[in-house]
Amino acid sequence: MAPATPAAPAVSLAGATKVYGDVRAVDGVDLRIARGETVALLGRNGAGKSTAIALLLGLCPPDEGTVELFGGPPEQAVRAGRVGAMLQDARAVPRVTVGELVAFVAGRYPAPMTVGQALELAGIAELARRRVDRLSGGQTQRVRFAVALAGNPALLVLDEPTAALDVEARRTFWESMRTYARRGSTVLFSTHYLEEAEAHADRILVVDRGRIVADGTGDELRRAAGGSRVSFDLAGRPVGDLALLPGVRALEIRGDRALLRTEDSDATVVALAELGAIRGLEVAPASLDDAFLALTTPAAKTAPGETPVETPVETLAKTPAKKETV
Ligand SMILES: Nc1ncnc2c1ncn2[C@@H]1O[C@H](COP(=O)(O)OP(=O)(O)OP(=O)(O)O)[C@@H](O)[C@H]1O
Repeated sequence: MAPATPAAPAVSLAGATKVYGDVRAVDGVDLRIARGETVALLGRNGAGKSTAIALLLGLCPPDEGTVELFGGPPEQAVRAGRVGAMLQDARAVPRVTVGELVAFVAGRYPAPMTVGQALELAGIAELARRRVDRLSGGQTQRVRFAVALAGNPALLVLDEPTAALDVEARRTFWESMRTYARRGSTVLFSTHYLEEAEAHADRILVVDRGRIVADGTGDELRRAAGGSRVSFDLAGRPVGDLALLPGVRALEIRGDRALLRTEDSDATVVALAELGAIRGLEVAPASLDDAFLALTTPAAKTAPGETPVETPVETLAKTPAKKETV
């Protein structure tokens, strides 16, 4: 008997590149997302998240490289009804009701959900008879989620899905998304919110200037970006050599307090003790914010008061976050 061929990944990009004039919006991205994974694309404004999503939905062709969904061209997967998407710039269709819109979209898929199921899952059952052009921003966002779900797709792609939602609507949205993901679907969502990426994705891809600069869980990103923060009172001590202490990746001075981002807090603390610089010493785990800033702040744009010790992005590229022990 021939060995079973492993199923192609849900998403596969190899050297995918999209260039707009001087901007490499997506720059040689290699990426595989297995079926059933929930993955967050995290990045600042203009990092390339929406362009990467457009490439993988087949909305624009890559200038270089390849993009595949379920082992074939994106257009094929989209035509076969395997993909549902919620994009940023979708406009409301005038005059139709929410129920009509979701029924229309569902009708174009081979094995859709019922309209009731899609509305229920998106938390908007009560909006079925409302006109889509007369809804609030948050309601419209949830209608778009229902539209993305309507075809019962194997891959759900959500571009900043919680952008217009208040705290309560956000919570409901993520519950719905998790319920859907638990059915075995693959979910890819983009976000600016670190805490959302960590709370709701199995894996976070940090995107910066068109590249994936980190790939792992929140803990893995924290470790990869420099595991701890060590701070102490300078008490008039000169700053000069602190950035060169063992383990230190970045130094920030706030008033009379020095904050060191370090990948080896033990070695840093021992070195500080040898210098007698231990007044008010505190050691804390790096936050995901620290990691994100370390991963995405180019050296030329370092925050005021912060001295980069090396380019964290390069360090990460050499050390795949996924292989680290957490
Ligand atoms: N159609 C286009 N024409 C020219 N430049 C573009 C186009 N689309 C995107 N860009 C540029 O490509 C880069 C990546 O943009 P993209 O919209 O993919 O980023 P993003 O991470 O989704 O940002 P945001 O979080 O603000 O939505 C930006 O510099 C943007 O200005």
